[in-house]
Amino acid sequence: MAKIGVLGAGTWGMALARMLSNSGHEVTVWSALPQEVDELSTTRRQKNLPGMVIPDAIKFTKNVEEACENKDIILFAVPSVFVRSTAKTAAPFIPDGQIIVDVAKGIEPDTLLTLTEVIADELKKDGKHDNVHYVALSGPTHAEEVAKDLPTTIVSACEDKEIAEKVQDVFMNQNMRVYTNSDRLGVELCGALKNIIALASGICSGLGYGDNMRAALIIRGMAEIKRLGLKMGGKEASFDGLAGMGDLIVTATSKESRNNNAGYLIGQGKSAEEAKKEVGMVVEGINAIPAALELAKKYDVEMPIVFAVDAVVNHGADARKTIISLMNREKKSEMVI
Ligand SMILES: NC(=O)c1ccc[n+]([C@@H]2O[C@H](COP(=O)([O-])OP(=O)(O)OC[C@H]3O[C@@H](n4cnc5c(N)ncnc54)[C@H](O)[C@@H]3O)[C@@H](O)[C@H]2O)c1
Ligand SMILES: O=P(O)(O)OC[C@H](O)CO
Repeated sequence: MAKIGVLGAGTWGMALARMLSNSGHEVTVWSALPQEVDELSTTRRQKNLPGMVIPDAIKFTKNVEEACENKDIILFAVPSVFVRSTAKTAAPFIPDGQIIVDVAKGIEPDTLLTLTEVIADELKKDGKHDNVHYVALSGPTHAEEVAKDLPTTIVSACEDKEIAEKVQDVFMNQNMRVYTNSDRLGVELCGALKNIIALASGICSGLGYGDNMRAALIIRGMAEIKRLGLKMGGKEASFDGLAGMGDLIVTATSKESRNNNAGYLIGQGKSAEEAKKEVGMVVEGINAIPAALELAKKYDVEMPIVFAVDAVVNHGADARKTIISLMNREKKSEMVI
């Protein structure tokens, strides 16, 4: 049995908290929102997972120290925009040597750091966190399915094999199969960038395009994720694996996907703001666009789908005309990465 502190009580944090508690682990959940702690601890329901009952064994707290002290694992499960502030709040209570697992997916726009790098960047500021272990836990994992104990796979990514395996052991159960991976950077890039391609997939559905277009976006979307990721030092196996192609497939095709659904609404003519509001949970693909554009420039790689999504989502470009111009770019060979 492990002691686990979960920081963040949104859809994914609570689906994982329930799963871990049902596996016999001792789980304490902290939220930055005091009202949310009151609501969850009394109703034992998460508003976006209405069918899921929160086990009585899960403890909720408004005190971040309680969620961080004496824990085998501290799980960061807040949306990407809150990862740095959460790390700052928790830092004084995180001991050196701690295992930190991040499940949020994104890239910080100002620093271009992945999210475990953001946590590390924040923790190292006090000079007391030189030996913290960082793990990215990522894959094709919609909370709505995990909350129903449907079979799911995920990747525990850490350059330290022993740490990746410790996390594998804690999260693995009969419904959750965990693979290890030593390429934390590649796994995190996949998780952040696939959300932008999923927006494109949703936009195309909203326009009335079909499965042919969706398949094209998945394959050519991964081509551009890989083009950037390999240049940044990610490993091919990650892009071809569960956290790469696996997660892109699920996000670009699932009705549960926040990104796919937001894209659909945008394709139907809603603004990005209207789409985010209607989805009611974080749409990380929209948050990831600025960093993806910067990285494409910095590493001098072509990312035509990402640029097309930016034009539609952030600059009011007509979605149909944008897709037509994507289709009518100069001719290419598939053999060139
Ligand atoms: N939902 C999924 O299926 C899923 C699966 C895998 C990964 N993820 C990733 O996990 C992350 C969280 O996703 P989610 O679906 O749980 O999002 P969500 O929109 O459900 O999360 C909202 C939660 O964020 C927290 N929060 C709100 N304001 C905050 C603040 N100021 N400071 C700190 N925390 C605050 C609260 O606990 C709130 O409930 C995202 O990066 C997402 O990409 C989600
Ligand atoms: O619902 P989405 O689009 O935010 O995707 C959630 C997860 O990343 C799926 O693995």
